[in-house]
Amino acid sequence: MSPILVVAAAVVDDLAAPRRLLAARRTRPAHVAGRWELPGGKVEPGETPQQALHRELDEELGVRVQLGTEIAGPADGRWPITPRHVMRVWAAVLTHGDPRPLEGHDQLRWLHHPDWHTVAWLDGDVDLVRELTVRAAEPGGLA
Ligand SMILES: Nc1nc2c([nH]c(=O)n2[C@H]2C[C@H](O)[C@@H](COP(=O)(O)OP(=O)(O)OP(=O)(O)O)O2)c(=O)[nH]1
Repeated sequence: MSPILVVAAAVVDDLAAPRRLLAARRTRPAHVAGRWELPGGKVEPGETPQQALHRELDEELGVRVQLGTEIAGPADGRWPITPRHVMRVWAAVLTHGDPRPLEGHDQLRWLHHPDWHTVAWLDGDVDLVRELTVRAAEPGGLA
């Protein structure tokens, strides 16, 4: 069976010189409640991954964003996050709205670079957050 595609955003304060990263704490299902993730979700039939990401950020946080670079993962550009899901990730900055935990999350937190690992990320996000932290410090950041 082919893996389910999930999309997520590394929302930062500034694509070219990121200092803050937005983390969201999940409320469900029970085995991952309380763990932190990048906001996003599954791509629905008929959507492009980018359309799905804009929809999820609107539903979950009530915001609109501009997408920056894709953070390519080790498996054909994707991040294997669970045995059943792979994830594509884009950097993003807010263009409209203040993020609020409207759906699926009970808390949001801005993490300060380089301490982006200081919350209990989902297991599948640990390598990704390490990569984001390194990339954010390079010239050009996540633009
Ligand atoms: N959004 C998101 N999901 C992640 C991350 N890391 C990670 O392992 N996952 C997993 C958790 C879930 O098993 C799956 C995404 O499912 P989801 O429940 O967020 O998707 P959705 O919003 O479309 O949910 P639903 O409507 O089907 O309930 O990917 C991450 O950083 N962000």
